[in-house]
This record gives sequence, C-alpha cells and structure tokens, in this order.
Amino acid sequence: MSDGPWQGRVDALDGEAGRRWHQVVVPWRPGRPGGVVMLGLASDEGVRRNQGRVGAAQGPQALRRAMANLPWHPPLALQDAGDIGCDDGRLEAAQQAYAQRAAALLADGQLVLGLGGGHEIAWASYSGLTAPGSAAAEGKLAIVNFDAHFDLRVAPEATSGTPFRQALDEAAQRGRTVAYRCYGISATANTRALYDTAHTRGVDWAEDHQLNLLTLDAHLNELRDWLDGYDHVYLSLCLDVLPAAVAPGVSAPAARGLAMELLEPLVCSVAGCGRLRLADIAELCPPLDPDGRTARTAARLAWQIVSAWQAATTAATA
Ligand SMILES: N=CN[C@@H](CCC(=O)O)C(=O)O
Ligand SMILES: [Mn+2]
Ligand SMILES: [Mn+2]
Repeated sequence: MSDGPWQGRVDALDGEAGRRWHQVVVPWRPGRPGGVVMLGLASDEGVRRNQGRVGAAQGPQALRRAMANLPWHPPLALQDAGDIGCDDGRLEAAQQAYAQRAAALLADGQLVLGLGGGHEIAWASYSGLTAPGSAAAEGKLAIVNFDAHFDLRVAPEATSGTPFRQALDEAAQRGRTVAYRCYGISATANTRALYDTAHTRGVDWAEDHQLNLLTLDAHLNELRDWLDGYDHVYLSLCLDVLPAAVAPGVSAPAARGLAMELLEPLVCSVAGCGRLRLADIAELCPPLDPDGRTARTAARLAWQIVSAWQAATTAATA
C-alpha cells in the first residue's frame, strides 16, 4: 500500500530480503489465507468519559506510520481492515461496529491485531471475539492484560476504565469461563475499590515491583502452565504499563512501569502460546508523544506479538 500511513524506506538493492511492512501490507479482502489483519478503533471517547487526556483517536494512524518501516519476515501475511471511528460521542455504537468487523475477520481465519484508541477497544475486542460463531464463542477464554490499571471500573456507561468489568459481567451472565489476569498493576494508580473488585472477581495480577529479572523466569513458567488450561487467549496491551520515559504518549503515564526487558518476554509468551486469537494495543496518544517515542515502542511490541504468533502457527502446521 503506497498511500496514507503505509509509506517508508525502500531498500531496493536488497530485493525480497530488504522488504518492510509498508511494502507487503494489503487492504483486507475476505478469503485470503490466514495471517494478521489490523483493525483500528479511532476513539478516545472512553478516555474523555474516564476523565483522561484525549488524543488517542489519532493512535491507529500513528501506530501504522510507526509500523510501516518494520522489517518483514516471511511468511507473515499482513492486511489492513481500516478504522472504525467515533466522532460523535456514540462510543457504544462504535464498539459494536468494531466488534462486528472483528468477528468477520476472525471468521475469515485471521489473527486480529487491534489498534487503539483508548482502552475502550478491549470491550469491543472481547465482544467480537465472543460473538456467536466467532473464534472464542465457545470454550474457555483467558484474557491477559498488560496494564498499570485493572480497568474494572463500575460506571453508568462504557469508558476506557470499564472494559474488563464489562467482559466479566457478560461472561458471568452467559455462565462461561473467562479468566482475567493483569501484569504491571501499579499500587499507586488503583484505588481500594478497584483492588476489592479484582479480589471479588477472582482476578490474578502481578504488580510492577513484583516483576524483575530475578522473578521473571518463575512468572514465565507459571504463565505458560496457566495458559495451558484455556482454549482461547486474548492479549491486551495498555501502553501505560511501560515507564513514562519509554511511553510518555498515553493518557496516564506510569511512575514506575514495566521495563521492556520484562514486558517483551511476557508478551511473547502469551502471543506464542499457540491459542492467541486476538491482540490489541491501546492508549497511544500521539499529541502527547514527543518524537513518536511511544509509537515506536508500540510498533516494536506489535512486531514481537505477530512474530511470536507466526512462529507458533508455523510450528503447529509443520
Ligand atoms: N484506561 C485507563 N484507565 C485508568 C486511568 C487512570 C487515570 O486516568 O489516572 C483507570 O481508569 O484507572
Ligand atoms: Mn492503563
Ligand atoms: Mn488500560
């Protein structure tokens, strides 16, 4: 795709081996063989409703621009299904439209890579994933959220702080097994009420200070064993899980955060478990992102996610 955000460097002398994502990504068309399809939710209405700093509606396009120059490694197939917008404050309608499109992509046999947008994308992702006939309509679903926040708020309407509360409520209503765990929770960014909800709902979590290079292996082993108990996995990555210096371009930057050397292996472990159905990257806020620093970090993590997913998929079909 040579227009819009998918533009970048061309290393013509290197031929196929010099290709980058902007040279291989194509618009989504149903029926192409399974690969990764990107779908944006260009919304910060959830952030606005959650008293945050807006700007994340520009996140999907900024993330595409940052991903354009990523090196392409075959056989990864990349498609772009565009954005669902939310210009009129009607967040619930945008989430529903996103869910419908995500469900269509999943039914087409694709891995969906969701591009936020505020973390209200998570309710839309969950709704698409669990829609009747969709990838995780039946079976046991694990949600792994990398985030400084639980996002389990009670609120009269959907916000960027409510998506996993909405998902757990919906799962309870339908009597289905949906487990939720978080890595990177900050004790200084979640109230007692949120911890109480996490306890009551049986949420697992690891706080930012509990993850370090001495404990990482134990966390990775436990995570692999835990994921084995589930049929489907949904990975959500809230960029405010990273230290503010690495990810300043978010509504609520982290005072401590998880360093990349901790986050990457955990993210890759989830993405490479062999049952990842959907991943999303939330909260990129370009107006708050000097030098596109957060976008660059987000692009690297997107690359890690799809590479780990591709390796697991290739191994399973070999
Ligand atoms: N999606 C982000 N949610 C956080 C925001 C916290 C803040 O703005 O300080 C939350 O609701 O807890
Ligand atoms: Mn967060
Ligand atoms: Mn979040």
